[in-house]
Amino acid sequence: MITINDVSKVYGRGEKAIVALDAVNLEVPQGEIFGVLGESGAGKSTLIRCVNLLERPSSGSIVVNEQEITSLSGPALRKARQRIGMIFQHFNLLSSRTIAENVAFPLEVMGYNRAQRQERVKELLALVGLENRARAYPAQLSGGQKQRVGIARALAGKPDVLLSDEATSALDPQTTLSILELLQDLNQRMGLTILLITHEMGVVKQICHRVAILEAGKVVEQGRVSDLAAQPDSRLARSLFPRPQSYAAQPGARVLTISFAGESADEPVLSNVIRQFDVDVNILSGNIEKFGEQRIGQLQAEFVGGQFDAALNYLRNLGLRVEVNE
Ligand SMILES: Nc1ncnc2c1ncn2[C@@H]1O[C@H](COP(=O)(O)OP(=O)(O)OP(=O)(O)O)[C@@H](O)[C@H]1O
Repeated sequence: MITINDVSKVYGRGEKAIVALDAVNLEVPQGEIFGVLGESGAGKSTLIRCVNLLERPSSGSIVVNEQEITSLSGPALRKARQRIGMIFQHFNLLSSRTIAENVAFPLEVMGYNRAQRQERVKELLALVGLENRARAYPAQLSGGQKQRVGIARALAGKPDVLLSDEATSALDPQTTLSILELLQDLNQRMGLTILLITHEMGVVKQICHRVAILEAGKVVEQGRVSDLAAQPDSRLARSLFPRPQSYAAQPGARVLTISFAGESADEPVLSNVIRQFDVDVNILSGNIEKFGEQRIGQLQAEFVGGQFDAALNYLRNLGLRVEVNE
């Protein structure tokens, strides 16, 4: 579990001061994958680097697994960092070392002897599916394989928490998917808590249980991904389900935004409306996304004629969120 309490970070002083983080509060539950989503310059890197104190917050505190990281320094901080793994966008591998030697590096620092290192490296490379590449050098690997080495190295000290700094941003979509699947697998099998930062909604959709949206150093929204997706006006839903730019409704017609979550996404709702209330329905846009086992969708439709109020009641009584666009 990671708790970020009222953390601010200011770079520089006086007129040139830049507020990179502004009173950020986040709680990452044990065993969950938590995404911090934001555009370039929002403060994502600064935030994740504060969690292992690569960057020291200007104020506030950070607790990782019941230990207040922000109160540590020197050997105590180095020891605490061994329980916090980190992976990077550009992998940060040592080019003059083999894959096995890269993964062994943190183990050397932790004082494992040669035999212990060999055994642990073997386990770690098997965990990320690279047992056959131990003697290769980073330059001989694909981007996805390099990130697998990065993950193996990050897990060397058996961390409880993995920090991921845009780990898939340099990878093509197919490789991104395989790395996300590996992270999800590690989360499920080992109960690894993962805090990741990304500018890609796809990453959040694919593996995150929770998300926080960061804008200009402030958290502007956070919650369970499926809950936010089901709230039509959340920032997450608005970017997942873009609405048509503008649409001039026909005279007498009303434009509705209907949000589906869970089972109602499977019901023939619109055909029921058309049949029961004699309404003509023109679909303007629609999309259904899958979050784990749950399907969440949003639809914009124009309702023309018939018993509009009764149709609206019917939809709302089904538990659907319906907004009538003005
Ligand atoms: N070491 C530094 N010194 C001064 N300003 C910095 C430093 N690091 C980051 N900043 C500034 O802090 C703000 C947040 O930067 P940060 O790198 O955390 O954002 P980000 O969301 O990770 O962006 P990106 O995705 O482009 O890396 C930016 O205005 C940036 O210019």
